[in-house]
Amino acid sequence: MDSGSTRATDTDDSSPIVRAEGVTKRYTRGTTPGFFGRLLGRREPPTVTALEDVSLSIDAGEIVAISGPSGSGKSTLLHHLAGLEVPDTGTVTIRGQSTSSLSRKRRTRLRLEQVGIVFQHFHLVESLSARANVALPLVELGVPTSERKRRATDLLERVDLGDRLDHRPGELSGGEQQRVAIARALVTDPALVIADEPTGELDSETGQRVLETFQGLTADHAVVLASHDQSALAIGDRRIRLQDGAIVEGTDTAETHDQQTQAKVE
Ligand SMILES: Nc1ncnc2c1ncn2[C@@H]1O[C@H](COP(=O)(O)OP(=O)(O)OP(=O)(O)O)[C@@H](O)[C@H]1O
Repeated sequence: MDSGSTRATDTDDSSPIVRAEGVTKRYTRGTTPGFFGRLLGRREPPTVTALEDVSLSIDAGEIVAISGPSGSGKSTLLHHLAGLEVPDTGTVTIRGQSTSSLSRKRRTRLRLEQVGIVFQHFHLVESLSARANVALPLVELGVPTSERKRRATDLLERVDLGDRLDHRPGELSGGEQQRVAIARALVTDPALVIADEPTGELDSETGQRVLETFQGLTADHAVVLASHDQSALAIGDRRIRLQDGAIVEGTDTAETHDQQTQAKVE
């Protein structure tokens, strides 16, 4: 057995898939002056607060859509929920495991096992076929070749690309490339799917088709997507709006969401 595995089979299934509590993240713009720089009176570079005390809890089967103006912190929040970055203060727990408490190696493992990510710019490997691209996360998890091929083929068939298995990304349209990226995000059967502006590179008709594919495939997963595109945001069960790194609209916890839904029903 792999003692480094973070597979959370022993976690409570009723707990949220991902939870952010009081997450704050600041970035420094530019370089911090060294000793001589300070002697010469060079100033400390300005800091940007990308996230400010953000709390959010997402359950299995929920699609949460995040909107907000450019620079409001959407990508930063997604990176934290995916375990790509860790907060300065506050915590992010993925299936009960705090990302800040793990070594980089175990955090990578947690991400590989529990999170699938779809980026705006597809991020496919140009030299690999569609099937090899989809199978990549399974290589990193040590899944045997025949199983990798089977799962990648199955996923590509589910996104209607069963006849494009051996095509390289450059031989596929933008919509097809994004469907390959969606298949790759789902090949490990992750608990959480993160999508950052998934239709940003696509025309509206292609984007709509990609969204339908995405929605059909992610029904059993917790999904967080960020977008400027209203049709992408419309697939959310719950909407959250960020402004200057803080949640200004929408529910910040699943419980509040439940209470609001309850209130609407009453
Ligand atoms: N690595 C970084 N170093 C310095 N500043 C950063 C870094 N990443 C993000 N920021 C800053 O943090 C703030 C939030 O950025 P973020 O990319 O999360 O916004 P966004 O809402 O996703 O924007 P967009 O809609 O344009 O993609 C911005 O002011 C940005 O310049």
